[in-house]
This record gives sequence, C-alpha cells and structure tokens, in this order.
Amino acid sequence: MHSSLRDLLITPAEMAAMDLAAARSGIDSFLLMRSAGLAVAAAALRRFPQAQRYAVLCGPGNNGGDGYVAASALVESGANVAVFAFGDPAALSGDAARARQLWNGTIDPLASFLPQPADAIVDALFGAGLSRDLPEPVVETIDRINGRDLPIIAVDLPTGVDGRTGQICGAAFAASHTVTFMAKKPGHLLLPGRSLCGALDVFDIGIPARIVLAGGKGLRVNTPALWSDHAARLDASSHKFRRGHLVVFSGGPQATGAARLSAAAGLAAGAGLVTVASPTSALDINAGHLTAVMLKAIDDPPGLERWLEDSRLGAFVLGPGFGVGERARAFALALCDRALVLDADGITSFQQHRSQLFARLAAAPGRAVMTPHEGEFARLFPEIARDENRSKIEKAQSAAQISHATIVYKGADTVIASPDGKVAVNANAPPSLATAGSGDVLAGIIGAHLAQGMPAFEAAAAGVWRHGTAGAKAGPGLTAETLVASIPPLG
Ligand SMILES: NC(=O)C1=CN([C@@H]2O[C@H](COP(=O)(O)OP(=O)(O)OC[C@H]3O[C@@H](n4cnc5c(N)ncnc54)[C@H](O)[C@@H]3O)[C@@H](O)[C@H]2O)[C@@H](O)CC1
Ligand SMILES: [K+]
Repeated sequence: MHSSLRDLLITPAEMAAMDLAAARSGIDSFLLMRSAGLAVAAAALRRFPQAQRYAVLCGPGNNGGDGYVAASALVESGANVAVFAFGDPAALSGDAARARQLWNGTIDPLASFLPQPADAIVDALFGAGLSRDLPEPVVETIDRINGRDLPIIAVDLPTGVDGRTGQICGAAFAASHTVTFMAKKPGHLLLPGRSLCGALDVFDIGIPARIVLAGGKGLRVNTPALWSDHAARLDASSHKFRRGHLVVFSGGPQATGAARLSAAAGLAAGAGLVTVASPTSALDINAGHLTAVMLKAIDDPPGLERWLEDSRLGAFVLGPGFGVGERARAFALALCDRALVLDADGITSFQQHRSQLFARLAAAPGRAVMTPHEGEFARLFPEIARDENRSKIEKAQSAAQISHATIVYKGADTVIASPDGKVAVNANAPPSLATAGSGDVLAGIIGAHLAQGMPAFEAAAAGVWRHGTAGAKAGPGLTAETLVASIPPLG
C-alpha cells in the first residue's frame, strides 16, 4: 500500500466519491470490485483454511457484489461454498449484477441459512452503503449467528456498523476479521464499531493514490507520522529551560495528588523543569511528596498575574484536583493566551460560563488544549453532545471550532481535533488505561509537549499516543504511577 494512505481515514461518502473519480479517470469499476472480492476470498482461505464450508451472505448492493466475486473465487480454489442472498438477486444492478453472473451455483434466501459447526461466514450483506437501521430479517440472521463462535469475515465493514460513525444500526455482526479497501473508515476505529471488526486488513484494490489522497478530507489515525516533525529535538546538551518549564496547579490540602501525578508525568515526558503551583494551605503536604518537581505558592489571581511576568514559564496544566468554581475560572481566563492544558475541574468550572471561556480563547489565541472525557464534554458542549447524528469525530471537530481550542475528546477511541480542522483518531490505548489518575498523567504529558514548544494539535496528538504506548508497556495491572514510569521516549 502507498505509505501515505496507511494513516488516512476516509468516510463512506468520500469513498463513494473516489469510486466515481476513479471511473471518470477511465478505471473500470468492475475491476475494482473484482480485486475486492478476490482479496476477501484470499483472506478467508488464509485465515480459516479449516472451514468445511464458506457461507457467503450477499446483500442488495456492491457489498453483495464483492461477495459474489469472493464466492466464485473460493469455488475455483476448490472450496465448498454456499451463497445466501438478502433481497432478490435478479434485482441487482451494475457491477453487482455482473458479479452475480460469475456465480454458477444456487442462491438461497438468507432466511434459509442455518449455520453449521464448521462454517466460515463471509459477511457481504451491507458495507459502506448502509444508511439506516437494518431490516428485520437481517437482524434475525445476525442474532442467529453471533454468539455461535463461528469465524466471520466481514467485507468492508461488519454488516450493521456505520462506516462514518462506528455506531450500530439495529444489530451488527461481531466479525473475526474485516477486509476493507484502500483505507480505513472511521467506523473501523470509533467505538463500538472497532470492537466488532476483529483483525482489520486494508487491501489496495487499485484506485490510484492521487485520487484517494485528493478525495480524503484529512482525517487521520494518530501515529507519530502526524507529529514527529514537531517533536522537540532533545539531546543531552539541552539546557533545562530550553526543554521547557511546565507549571501544574495543585488543589487544596485535601486534593493535591492529581496535580503531583500530572507534574511527575510532565517531567517524565521531557519538560526540563516542572513546578507545582500550590495554595499556601497545601504547600507543606506538596513539599512532603515532591523531589525533582519544584514548588511555588500561588493563592489568587493577582499572585498568578505577578508570577506570569516570568517569561520562562512555558506551559500550564490547570484542572486535575483543582476544585470547581470561581477561582478555577479566574486562573484559566488568565492563562488563555498561554500554552494551557485545561482538564477535569478546569473544564467543569465553565459549565455555566461556556461563552466566557470561548470568547476569551477566541480573543487571545494561545495554544490551548482541552481534554474532556464524555461527561465533561457534555458539560461544556451540551448541544453537540446530544446530537446523535454526529460521529465522535464530527463532535470533536465542532467543539474545537466553537471553543477555539484543540479538543482531546477522551475515551478508548480518543479523538483529537484542532480549530483549524486537523483531526486524528487514536487507536493504541489499552482498556487498562481507564484507571484513576490516568487523565492526570495525560494532561501532564501534553503539558510537557507544549512547554517544549510543540503546536497545540501536535502536542495533544503526541501526548495521547505516548499515553497509549505507556499504557501498553505498563500492562494490565497498571496504576497511574506505573504509567508515569512507562512513558516512552518521544523521538
Ligand atoms: N467504493 C469503492 O471504491 C468500492 C466499493 N466496493 C464495495 O461496495 C460497497 C458499497 O456498496 P453500495 O454503495 O452498493 O452499498 P451496500 O452494498 O453497502 O448497500 C446496498 C444498498 O442498500 C441500501 N440500504 C442501505 N441501508 C439499508 C438498510 N438498512 N436496509 C435496506 N437497504 C439499505 C442502500 O440503497 C445501499 O446503497 C462497499 O462497502 C464495498 O464492499 C467494492 O466493490 C470495491 C470498490
Ligand atoms: K459487510
């Protein structure tokens, strides 16, 4: 595959437009379908050679067309194949009708399909064209097959998964393996879709890379290719100030741990200096737990303003354990024109004051990153959160636009979006990352990147990726502390 396609995500609508563009440039669309079907047959034979029967379930569109090509290729290779169709196969049109003519065997109605113990199932019912909830007979078939522990190879997407949103349209196959074409779709990465795809293969069916790249809107999988050019080039001779000075704000005496976790993560992630800015009332308890991290008493907004005159302060993390309320708002508003990670309580504090925050971020653009999980996202962006028609990607994009901040919409499928339209979906986070303090660590890593001068989107995307890698390295029993100790090098 063309290397620049590897991290690209294309929506089903973009894919359909590319299909047209390919046809306009003289490429025979049936040959694309043929390549797709052959790739599916090859995957079925390679992955499930022990199957005594390949049951190919074909739908009413081009996804079904791929299925007929795969069925014919499987028979040619000597396999035992049975085809079951949803809808009237005689009503197929275009390339799918041509593909059906390749198939010389019988076609039974989908409703008559009885799974047998040694079946491997090829799911070619619906793919990128799925636009509404599945019809009842298809839902019944899926219910009959899921849970039977049979291998299922999904063509393009597991039937029932919306390729744009990853949402389930009534029901969906839980595939063991999915074969998709040219590039991943958002539904392969966004939950719950991702958990239904099984192993994912992306197969190049021959649409020229120039058409795919021109047709994509810049959605990306989060990988180092996105941000490694911006990663600070650290070497042993870097002066500690050149490696950036990160400030993390602590809560009161009862709530200091979260800030210290962020600070430790910031240091481990490469900030040259880290200071915990603490209310005087919590200085002693913070001092008792800090060694390499410095400590500074900051009690109120005037105290903060005076300290900000020190130009060596590079970036700020505000929110973990800080407390919700007026003081958090005043601190955040004073930092909007700086490199700021606004997390946790820092976000919740603006639930009733959203426009004040967004106006300040718009008027004094700095490098602001907000890191809401689902609940915090709904507090800050209630209208966007409620809109069930939008994907998580589209929600993060809208939130970044209206807030003028880079948004890290957290979850097992974290989406990073910038106000100027850059978007990435993260896919390297293990489930064990959902643990207490994990978000504080993420905020600290992003803060360290900002302190080293990375632009906000790249700082955030690199932070999410390193956090995921650290989670994988720390293993299933991870704690926030072992997570900090597992943060990998940036370069
Ligand atoms: N775009 C491309 O470049 C290529 C696409 N190919 C295949 O073509 C597929 C897309 O084909 P189609 O656009 O024909 O779409 P599908 O085959 O996914 O769906 C068929 C049609 O069913 C209808 N439909 C949608 N939701 C429905 C529902 N809930 N109940 C009943 N009917 C519903 C729609 O009219 C849709 O067009 C891809 O997933 C892929 O498998 C391949 O043949 C290779 C080339
Ligand atoms: K499918």
